Amino acid sequence: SAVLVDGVVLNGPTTDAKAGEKFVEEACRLIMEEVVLKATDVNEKVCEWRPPEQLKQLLDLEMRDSGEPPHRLLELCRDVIRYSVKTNHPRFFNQLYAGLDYYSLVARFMTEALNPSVYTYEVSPVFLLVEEAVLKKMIEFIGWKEGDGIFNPGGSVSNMYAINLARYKYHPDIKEKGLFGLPRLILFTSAECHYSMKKAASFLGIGTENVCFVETDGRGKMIPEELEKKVCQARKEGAAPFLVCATSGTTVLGAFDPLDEIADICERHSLWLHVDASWGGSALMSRKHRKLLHGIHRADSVAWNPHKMLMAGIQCCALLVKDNSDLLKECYSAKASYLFQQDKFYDVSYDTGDKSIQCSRRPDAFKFWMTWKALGTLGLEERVNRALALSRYLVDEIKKREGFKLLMEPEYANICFWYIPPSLREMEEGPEYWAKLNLVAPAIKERMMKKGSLMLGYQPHRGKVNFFRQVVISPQVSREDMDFLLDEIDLLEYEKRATILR
Ligand SMILES: O=C(O)c1cc(=O)cc(C(=O)O)o1
Repeated sequence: SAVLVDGVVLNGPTTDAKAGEKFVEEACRLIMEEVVLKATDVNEKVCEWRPPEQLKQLLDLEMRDSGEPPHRLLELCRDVIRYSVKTNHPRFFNQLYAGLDYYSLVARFMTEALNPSVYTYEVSPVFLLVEEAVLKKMIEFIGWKEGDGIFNPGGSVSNMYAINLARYKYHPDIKEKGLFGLPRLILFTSAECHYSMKKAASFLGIGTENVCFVETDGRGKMIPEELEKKVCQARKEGAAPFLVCATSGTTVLGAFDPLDEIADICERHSLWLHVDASWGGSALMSRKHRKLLHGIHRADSVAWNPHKMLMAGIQCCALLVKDNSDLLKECYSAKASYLFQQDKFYDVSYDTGDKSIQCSRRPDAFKFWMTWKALGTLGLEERVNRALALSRYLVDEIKKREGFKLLMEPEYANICFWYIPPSLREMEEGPEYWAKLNLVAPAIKERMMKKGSLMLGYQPHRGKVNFFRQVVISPQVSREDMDFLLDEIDLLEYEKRATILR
């Protein structure tokens, strides 16, 4: 007989598992056919551009009182795929991540299906051990004998963790007493640093005015002598320097700060050295290129995002902390009795979730672990070497081509260049020239998006007008794609001129 409480029938499950299982099976087939099997086909479009107002009409976004039948849901899934940017595509060069890693994708399917939350061993035994193993291996590549770390949702969050840890180390009372009585803390970073330095300063109550941006040289590298000057000046003004954030692989130029010289200054002034290697950390996997991060073993903390050059799925970001003084746990643990019971039947030191600022947390390390298991260290090294070799090839091709002008000789996978259309090539490089050149990249970007043939980032940067930033990552990218990139930009310009003349 039916059991009712408050008019609700409680007998049996509420959902028909059979229908749900069938929907999952059909949706997975759709993902396989429309995403995975098309991912590396350069004849597919990188994007099916629609302006927001039009896309709102095309997508049936409204949530209604009654649910949709499975066949309708599958149509919605098809539309979602159709109008989503194909970041796996070999000609998706828009960001510091790209491409499809099949092994990481399987890991992501698995964690979505298993849906663990990585706070305690009892809920996530496998994924906690995987995270511990991956962190240990990454620490080995940084060159520390021991250390700690945690995966978190973004390189920006890693930087915030590091800054807060440094402040806690400087003044442990802050955990209980808050910001009262603290001197004016100052942190130092380069003028090319990631914008999360500002975010961290505002989020942590340090204040963006207390972020001191140190000048960089012509290749975007922090100038140590300038850092020394700024630290001494801050002390003279009665402020309290506590951290330097060096960058290994800056976002736009791909520049690597001189870590050894910066570490000397940090030692001399007892400052915490954090290295934001979110983008450049992956070069540590390559014996040929790891010298870009020479001196990184002297850092107190490192941010390193395998979701960038190493293609673990977004997000896969590690914060690594030198030595094993349990600083992370001391700084962040809040010992929730309903998660971190101390009388469990197993060794609770495996309940590592309490060193996170999060409660529920995704098993992000697993995406990287699966790729590492599949490729091995040597395979990952080869992936980095190939990306940098392709970058080298593109730089050489740009130097041969009329109308393409490098901003600087890159040291990593960021190739920054202007495209100078025929109409500007004879013009003298005065204010009018730069004003006109500033309009070129946005116009070409619009055309490539509408054509769906390519996605390439552009930006103005520290007084330089809009220029393209090519980023080479994916092993599915070929030399032909590099040639295509240059040919397509020329063609898009030509097509624009042709439409205007028509
Ligand atoms: O994780 C990324 O892919 C990423 C992070 C950034 O801050 C900036 C960029 C970027 O400029 O492409 O990418």
